[in-house]
Amino acid sequence: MLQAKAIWALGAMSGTSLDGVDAAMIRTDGETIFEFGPSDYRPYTQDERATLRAALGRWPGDDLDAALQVTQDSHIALLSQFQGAEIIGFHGQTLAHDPRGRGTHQLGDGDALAEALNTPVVWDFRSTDVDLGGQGAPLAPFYHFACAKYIGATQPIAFLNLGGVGNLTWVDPSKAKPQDPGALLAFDTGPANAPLNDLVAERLGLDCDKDGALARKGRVEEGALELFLDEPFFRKMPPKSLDRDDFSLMLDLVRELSDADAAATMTAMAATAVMQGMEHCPSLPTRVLVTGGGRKNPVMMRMLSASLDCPVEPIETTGLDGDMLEAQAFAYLAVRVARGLPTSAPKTTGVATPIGGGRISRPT
Ligand SMILES: Nc1ncnc2c1ncn2[C@@H]1O[C@H](COP(=O)(O)OP(=O)(O)OP(=O)(O)O)[C@@H](O)[C@H]1O
Ligand SMILES: CC(=O)N[C@H]1[C@@H]2OC[C@@H](O2)[C@@H](O)[C@@H]1O[C@H](C)C(=O)O
Repeated sequence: MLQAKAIWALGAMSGTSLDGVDAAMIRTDGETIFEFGPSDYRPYTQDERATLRAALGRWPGDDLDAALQVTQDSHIALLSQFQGAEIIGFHGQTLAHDPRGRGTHQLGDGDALAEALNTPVVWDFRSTDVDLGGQGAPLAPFYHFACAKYIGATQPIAFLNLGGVGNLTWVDPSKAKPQDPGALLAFDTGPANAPLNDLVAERLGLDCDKDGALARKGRVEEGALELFLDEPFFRKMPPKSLDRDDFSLMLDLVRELSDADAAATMTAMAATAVMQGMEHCPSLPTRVLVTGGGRKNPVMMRMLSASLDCPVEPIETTGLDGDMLEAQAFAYLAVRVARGLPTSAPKTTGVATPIGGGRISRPT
């Protein structure tokens, strides 16, 4: 086990929206954030994205050679640009997530990455939690707790990640540790950008509804929104987590609508899912700090502000970096794993007691 000293850790995250790989360094002892280091992003090429997309829904044992090659090559290309990391947190590419069924599958080979980068690599962060009865997601909440302390919050606040899928973490920063009862409540809120990306890709050949340009011209179809909110997922108490394509029904609900109305309705679905989720929080947070690509969509942010009873802000208002928070989270979690500290708890993933997941691969 590592001494409880602060070290430089490098984290890498390739999220469900399949846009590329984020990497960021932080100096931490796995409890306190001491310093932020450099960060970088490597978008997937069109071919890489197509290869990964074709692998979605697949499990270990399937033929995944091409997708694994993309994952390894893209991470090595990006991570080899960084210097001075004592440990790497490697999330891998989520291909499938079915925690109460077949498990959870993050594609990637930590042994090979440790050899290629000559640095210890922590990976496979989610499997142990699932094996012990948890959802295996979300895992960023323990890092959100450290962020709340870092920005000096004293009252409950919420972190909302709007990636391919949305996830919300309610934090009480007056608690000492993230695993303390009452410190955290976290869960996936619903779909965020993934179905909207799929809509504009299918209809217009675009990567995303940039700046909400399409949704801004459309009208929300209330009937479709109501049908969407009938989904049992929204009534389910946390913990709960989602796979990227669990809500592919959304595309059917907007099939008859114009491009602009469909985009507006899907954007409203993502925002309303968050509003539903807020009802599970132990108290109204004093502010909601938004991370992930969705915070760059002004229509989504406006709809969120209109539906929540507290201020909604991009996380940059606190000085944190909303593009890199997840990469930082896996750097932070890597140090926790190395120190034998827990990375999830009953109120984050539903696991029975706080536990640490992750495997460590060391270069030979
Ligand atoms: N300017 C923008 N306007 C609208 N949407 C945007 C903009 N910039 C990014 N996005 C959306 O954000 C997505 C990327 O978000 P992010 O990188 O947070 O997702 P991710 O990390 O892949 O997902 P997850 O958190 O679910 O794993 C893009 O695919 C796009 O849909
Ligand atoms: C299985 C999986 O990869 N889930 C992701 C996904 O993307 C957002 C949401 O769904 C969240 O549950 C999780 O990622 C973040 C980083 C987390 O674990 O906190």
